[in-house]
Amino acid sequence: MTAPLRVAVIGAKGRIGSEACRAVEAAPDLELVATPDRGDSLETLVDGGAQVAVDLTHPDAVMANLEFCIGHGIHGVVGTTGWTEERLATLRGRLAASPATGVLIAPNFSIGAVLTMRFAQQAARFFESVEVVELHHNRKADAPSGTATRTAQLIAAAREQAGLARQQDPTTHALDGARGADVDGVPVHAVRLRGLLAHQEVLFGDVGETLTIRHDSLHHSCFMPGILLGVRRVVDTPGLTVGLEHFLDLD
Ligand SMILES: NC(=O)C1=CN([C@@H]2O[C@H](COP(=O)(O)OP(=O)(O)OC[C@H]3O[C@@H](n4cnc5c(N)ncnc54)[C@H](OP(=O)(O)O)[C@@H]3O)[C@@H](O)[C@H]2O)C=CC1
Ligand SMILES: O=C(O)C1=N[C@H](C(=O)O)C[C@H](O)C1
Repeated sequence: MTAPLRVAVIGAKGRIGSEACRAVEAAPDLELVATPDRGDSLETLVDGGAQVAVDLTHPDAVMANLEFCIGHGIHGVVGTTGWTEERLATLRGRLAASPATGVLIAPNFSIGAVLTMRFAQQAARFFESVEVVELHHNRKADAPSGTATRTAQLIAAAREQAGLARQQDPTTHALDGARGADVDGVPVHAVRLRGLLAHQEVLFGDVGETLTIRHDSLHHSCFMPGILLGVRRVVDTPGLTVGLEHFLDLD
């Protein structure tokens, strides 16, 4: 019988981290060996012989956590947000020095959100106008969400690939922020509301019609199958992978 894969969850006391600990513990092929949270030493990963670390912490913490993991040859499955091109380049540089190590960064682990991004990419070239609205609980650290940023980037890339010009915005009078954040030419609006969890609408418009793609995460459990898939696959996927879709057969 194959030995269980030894997994650590960093940010284990958090909203998603605590759920991820339960999911790892419930999986017969995985063993939860370390559960550090803020202030705890990451040496517990080494002591526990962790092979994979799931990071569900904070944009301010994730780079140092990954630096530690990659330095110790521990694969990473990252749900934490805050990724920029600069950060990704730094990470690629770190991974180049540890070529057997894999890191998956998944802006969203839920299948519905992954499909939303895919459908938005497909629709992008058929509509003149597009805007993204993301809605989250009021404890969320960052805005816009990692998912909304990634969605807008994918839409912009699909439009560019189809030879479409950036959409025009004739607004000349607006309060700061009224038109949202500009992500590669796509306006992204962020709502923070007690009672919500994680939701997103992608709105497309053209002559006489609109198309809305909406996804709702109703419970943290929706992220768990994606996290576990990432844990099982990352050990055989050296280098940097961005997006859970690379571990799913969507075509
Ligand atoms: N990709 C995806 O599908 C998903 C991604 N996320 C992302 O995951 C991240 C966490 O979200 P959420 O669980 O809601 O946030 P929480 O604030 O509930 O949890 C984060 C946890 O990490 C702890 N923490 C902070 N810094 C460190 C550190 N250096 N080392 C270890 N632990 C640390 C926090 O401690 P303290 O409270 O003391 O700060 C807290 O317990 C966010 O970036 C969020 O956007 C969330 C859901 C799904
Ligand atoms: O903080 C959250 O809750 C979530 N964060 C991720 C993001 O920023 O996209 C994923 C999901 O939206 C939940």
